[in-house]
Amino acid sequence: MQHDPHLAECLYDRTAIDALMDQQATRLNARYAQSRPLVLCVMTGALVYAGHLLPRLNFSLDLDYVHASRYGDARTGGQLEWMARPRHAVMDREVLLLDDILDEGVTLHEIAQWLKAAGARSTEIAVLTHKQKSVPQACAPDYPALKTPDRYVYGFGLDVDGLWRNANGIFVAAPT
Ligand SMILES: O=P(O)(O)OC[C@H]1O[C@H](OP(=O)(O)OP(=O)(O)O)[C@H](O)[C@@H]1O
Ligand SMILES: Nc1nc2[nH]cnc2c(=O)[nH]1
Repeated sequence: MQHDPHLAECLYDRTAIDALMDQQATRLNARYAQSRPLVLCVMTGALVYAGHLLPRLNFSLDLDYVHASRYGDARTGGQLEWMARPRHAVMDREVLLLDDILDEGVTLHEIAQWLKAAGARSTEIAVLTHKQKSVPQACAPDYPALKTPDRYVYGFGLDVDGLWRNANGIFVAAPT
């Protein structure tokens, strides 16, 4: 798919994203002021979001990542495939998961289940955007920044057909 920032339907430009991420960071700074959570970036989509969120956080933290995917370059999800587990031990840790989008919630639910089984003391979820669905989702974010309608979106780390993670805003993908 081609991306033209002047023609694509933009849901959030950078000004809007920055303002909503500031609010999200305020909530996270209050929550984690007294702890040192293990922050896990869910690769690949969360890369841009995490890169912009982390400098807004003013508490002590350990940073690591997990790599798991169930969409690949497609627009519908399948089985979650794990490519990398965290290198840090999670036993007895407070874990904060960072991801770009919570859609059906399967990805974050399965990662949270794995963390629980691995002994994490708590797991909370912060996402750049939470997709609004008419059907139940497998889990809910504790800290959403944006809300998006039930349409395939891209930009700011989210891909469309494997491309345009670098688009500077959140856009609606044109139908295939
Ligand atoms: O709530 P769900 O329906 O499970 O979808 C959300 C997941 O989908 C995307 O990952 P994807 O599998 O596309 O991998 P990516 O991070 O490499 O883009 C996104 O980064 C979330 O992790
Ligand atoms: N890029 C992208 N990835 C997703 N994963 C789940 N939903 C979406 C979406 O709308 N866009």
